[in-house]
Amino acid sequence: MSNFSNQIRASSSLIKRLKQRMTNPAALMQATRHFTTLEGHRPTIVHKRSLDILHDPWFNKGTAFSMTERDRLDLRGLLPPNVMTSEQQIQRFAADLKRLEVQARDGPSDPYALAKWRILNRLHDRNETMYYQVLIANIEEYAPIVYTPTVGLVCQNYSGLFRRPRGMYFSAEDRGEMMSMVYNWPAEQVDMIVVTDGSRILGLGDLGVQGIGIAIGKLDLYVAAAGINPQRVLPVMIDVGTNNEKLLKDPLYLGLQEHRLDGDEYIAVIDEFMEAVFTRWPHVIVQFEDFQSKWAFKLLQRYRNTYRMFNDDVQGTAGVAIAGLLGAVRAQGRPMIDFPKQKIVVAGAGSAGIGVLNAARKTMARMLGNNESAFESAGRQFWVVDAKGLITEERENIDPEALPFARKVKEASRQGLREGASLAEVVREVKPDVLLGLSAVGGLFSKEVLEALKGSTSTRPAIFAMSNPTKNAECTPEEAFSIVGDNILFASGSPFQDVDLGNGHIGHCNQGNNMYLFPGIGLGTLLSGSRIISDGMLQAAAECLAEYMAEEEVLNGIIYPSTSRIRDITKEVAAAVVKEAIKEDLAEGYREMDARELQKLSQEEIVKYVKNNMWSPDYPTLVYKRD
Ligand SMILES: NC(=O)C1=CN([C@@H]2O[C@H](COP(=O)(O)OP(=O)(O)OC[C@H]3O[C@@H](n4cnc5c(N)ncnc54)[C@H](O)[C@@H]3O)[C@@H](O)[C@H]2O)C=CC1
Ligand SMILES: CC(=O)C(=O)O
Ligand SMILES: [Mg+2]
Repeated sequence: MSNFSNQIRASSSLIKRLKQRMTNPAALMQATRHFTTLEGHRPTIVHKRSLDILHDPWFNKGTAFSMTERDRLDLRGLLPPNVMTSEQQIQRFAADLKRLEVQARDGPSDPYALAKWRILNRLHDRNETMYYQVLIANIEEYAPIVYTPTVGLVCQNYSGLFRRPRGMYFSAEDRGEMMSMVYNWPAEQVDMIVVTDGSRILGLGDLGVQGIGIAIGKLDLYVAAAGINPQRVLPVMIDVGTNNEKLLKDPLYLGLQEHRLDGDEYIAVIDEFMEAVFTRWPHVIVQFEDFQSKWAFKLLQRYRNTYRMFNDDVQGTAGVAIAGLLGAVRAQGRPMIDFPKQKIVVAGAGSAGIGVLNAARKTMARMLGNNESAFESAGRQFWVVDAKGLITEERENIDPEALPFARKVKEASRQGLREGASLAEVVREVKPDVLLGLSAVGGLFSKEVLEALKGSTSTRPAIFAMSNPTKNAECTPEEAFSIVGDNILFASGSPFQDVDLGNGHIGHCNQGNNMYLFPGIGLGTLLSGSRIISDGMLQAAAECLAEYMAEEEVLNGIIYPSTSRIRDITKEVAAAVVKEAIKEDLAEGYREMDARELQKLSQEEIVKYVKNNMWSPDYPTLVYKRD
């Protein structure tokens, strides 16, 4: 550990020295121009192509490679699409350096989060093994840096932070080229792709090409938590433009500066990407991440029966929420089978909210007998509030995904509610057991809403403020415990500190985040060799997480494991996914473990099989061999 601390200290002093040299960006620009005039006419012969050039500090020009050079050197797709001048590159660096000095803050809890991210990122660029050693050994401290909340800040400032490219970029301009571009990626085997189109990054909206940061952050967790080999992960950004007006006007923006493609044109790009990656890597698993709701559901339906893919925001979040909701029932001292009696108010009807609602309704229906009337009656346990208030059947132009959860007008009026009723009114009238937020609106659970929740009929009301990053959380744990009372259950999407309740007791703050499921879903699918990711496999993952917590922990208000246990929970989740795939006869095997061998494994052997296939960051012995 002390070795790592020393290396990190050395990295910070290097940054200080660099900052001193960079205090005069104008002089640096001058120096660059001088170099160009003297050397500009003579070509430099290189004996490398593709990533080898980008990773060589002598030859690398980063975003300044022209399109012809990108084609000539097999770089197409390995860089964000906008070509920059060297002056623009220096401007980005200088602007970013200034920002680091005055603005590297993501809330009072950690004023240096962005600075820590930079240091970790440089380590990642220099030495993958050591990076993952540091990350795994300090996952509680660094998950909030490489993942939510800091990854949100990183995406917002990506233009300034961009140094070495990581992952692949497929842009609208690459239509017709993707099938060959995919061969520009150097790895022969890719197990896991996380892809985004940057249209809804956490709760921060459309960040265009800058959204690649989220794919990188999620894959960091795939390596750290699930032990996927880092040489076999691929973060992908599909740049179909952006509707973020600020980015469209920003001369330093790295993505395509045009409005987003829509309709069939959009689908054609995603289709082409899917075909290309599955042609080169037929066994890859593709995780869709942070696509706006409009496309999240459609693409999931389009691909889920053909490709090994899932949508983390719709399906991963649903599983984590189900585990938490079942934990909330147990925390009331009741058996899980009482879940269908819970009254649940959900704020937010986007990809995440609707994903949770569908899964929670199905889980209730299963507990009630798994027939049509069970499904109908389960639907009455939910009240859904979006930006326009309570959703009833009276809602004009209702989103088809939300329609099954629209309250009947008569029923609503019997409860003193109407179409568009405010969240506070709904909470006051319904007196719910659970208030769950996936709205992306920071502070939505206002004092008025939390005061209303004091009327809950539950012995232990549960508050899930699941929106990310931190500033988008619907409320803080301090607000929840101080207004609603010490006896509540609290979970948030981004990490918060536990609350000192001042009477010798601690108000526990759980992190309710899909990070507890997606790594296990991916790993389990990989090791089972299942061709698709079935509902049953997702359900098995959720149930495994729900059952992971001991009775005593749950009664103490701890319904999700601490991040320090993420590697262990991921192993268990992956084993549950493998087991379900075998049960459903979907498992086709992985490497030397064929389908028949898999079927013979006991529960214990499945866990061992998963564990043995998790990569750990240890330096291998290297041997040189001539080509
Ligand atoms: N904790 C976790 O694991 C996860 C958290 N999330 C978070 O959930 C949030 C939402 O994600 P999506 O559903 O994909 O976004 P979205 O943009 O598709 O949906 C947002 C929903 O919130 C509603 N909304 C907006 N203002 C509201 C208000 N004042 N009151 C009530 N509802 C309001 C909108 O009408 C919409 O239905 C994001 O912050 C995201 O970071 C998403 C996935 C996983
Ligand atoms: C956690 C996550 O996937 C999100 O906030 O979008
Ligand atoms: Mg997400």
